[in-house]
Amino acid sequence: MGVYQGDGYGVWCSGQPGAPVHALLYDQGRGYGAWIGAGTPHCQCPWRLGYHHQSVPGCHGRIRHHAGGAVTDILLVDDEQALLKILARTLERAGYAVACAGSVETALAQAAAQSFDMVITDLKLVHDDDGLKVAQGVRALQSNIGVLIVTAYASVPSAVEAMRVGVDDYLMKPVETQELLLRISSILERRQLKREVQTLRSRLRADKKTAVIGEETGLSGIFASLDRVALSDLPVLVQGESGTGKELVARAIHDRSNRQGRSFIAVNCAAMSEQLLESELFGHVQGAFTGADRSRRGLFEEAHKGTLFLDEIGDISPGLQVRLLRVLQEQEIRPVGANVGRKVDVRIIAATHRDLATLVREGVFRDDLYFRLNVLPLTVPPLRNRRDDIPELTAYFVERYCAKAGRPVPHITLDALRKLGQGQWPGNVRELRNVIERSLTLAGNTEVLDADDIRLDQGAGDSGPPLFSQMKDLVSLEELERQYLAYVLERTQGNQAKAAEILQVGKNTVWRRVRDSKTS
Ligand SMILES: Nc1ncnc2c1ncn2[C@@H]1O[C@H](COP(=O)(O)OP(=O)(O)OP(=O)(O)O)[C@@H](O)[C@H]1O
Repeated sequence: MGVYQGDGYGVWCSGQPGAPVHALLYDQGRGYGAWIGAGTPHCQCPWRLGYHHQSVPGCHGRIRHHAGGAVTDILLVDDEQALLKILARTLERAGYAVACAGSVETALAQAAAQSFDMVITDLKLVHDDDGLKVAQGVRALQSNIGVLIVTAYASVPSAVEAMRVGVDDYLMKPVETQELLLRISSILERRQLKREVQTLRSRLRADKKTAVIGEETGLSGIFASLDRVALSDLPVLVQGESGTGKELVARAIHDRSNRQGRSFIAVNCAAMSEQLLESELFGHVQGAFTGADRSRRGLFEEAHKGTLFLDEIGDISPGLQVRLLRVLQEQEIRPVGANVGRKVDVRIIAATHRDLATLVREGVFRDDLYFRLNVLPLTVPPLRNRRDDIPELTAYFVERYCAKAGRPVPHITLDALRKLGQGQWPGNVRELRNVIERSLTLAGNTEVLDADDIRLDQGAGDSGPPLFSQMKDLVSLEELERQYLAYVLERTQGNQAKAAEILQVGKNTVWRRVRDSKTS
């Protein structure tokens, strides 16, 4: 008896290598299984060399036996059972592992439960354009999947529509075997190249430490002009709602500029008092004010030859606005208490979630500083206006979280993505990241992240536990800890070991807190 695991399926086999077997196909993600009878033709034990696979009628999965190497998985969708069988056999003989589906729903359920390299679908199932629905659905689930549409109708939908839903190629019925195999291998080859490009790109991104998701989609408007912006040395003003990624865009500009390799220093202008911010930015000389017992270099000097990112620029005081204007005009700073200025070569990227033009009209922000800063304006759109980025951002945050936590990356279902895609995201990408991290924490070591596991903030349309923004009364940290521990214990059915794992504290700590809360 042995176990073979792959793609979330486990196959229990009995018998000797090479001999016909009893097998139990068990889908770990969904927690169901089906017995496959003894002596099923072609079904051999996994330790035998070579690939043997078989579609299992009536079961959302299939046995796949192999020893080493990668099998190419194809999902075949057609409502004509006879044709489905013939095509499946043809592809299996050519060495592909095939799973079959007879409807849009079954196809999407299969694609949600398992990853495929390619889907081949008939265009007309129940409705004329069902094939396009399959194409669109599987692409949403598995962005790298190849899509081939087979159709008996001359009325192929327009190429534009097909491109939109991500179809790679068309084939007219009757299907000719050689032609079919040729198209499949050319699609797979193209997909493989795309994957390699993506891998190289993400490696490059990782090297630069600035992964910006949506460069080619939701943020393409910004990124189209980013290289030009990066190569000039003029100030940049990045506007956009909180959490949209303004700092990330600023870093991307720095990374693409000639200053790359020099310091990128970010300062949140709203987080400090006027006096502190002034001394942080410009530095001070010894004795400049009470407590200044030593001279200190400011961030402008620290960022010499590099980039200074001034976040929340709309919040700086009128006095600091004047000083900043002078730096922009003269490229010179004067530390607090100093008599002479010092030359600095710093590129300024400023950002704000407020509408600076309105602040200028209201007389809160100096117009001369506004015009100096607003030479190269960029606006980062809110997440709700670029929902197409949500699946990729989700995958990125899931992978990042799991890599950090040393956990396997779960499969994200179409329903989960749909739920995320429907949120309003007032906190933008930061809120999405928090939701993903919270959902993964609460879901534990799961192989599948489904819609029920997605814990949206209440503002984003969920009925989950009240979060900070919904709290009527603010409570102490101790009280918050107590409530959260109680909530985690409730979710883990009182399992203290599991709760400790989620909270990343020792089991004794959980035990002690539970004991203390009972006695207090
Ligand atoms: N396009 C993106 N790709 C990957 N991560 C992103 C993207 N946009 C934002 N993030 C992540 O979301 C979080 C918030 O982004 P960031 O701090 O850049 O937003 P911001 O607009 O500067 O926010 P604030 O106005 O509150 O300062 C960060 O963790 C950032 O890495």
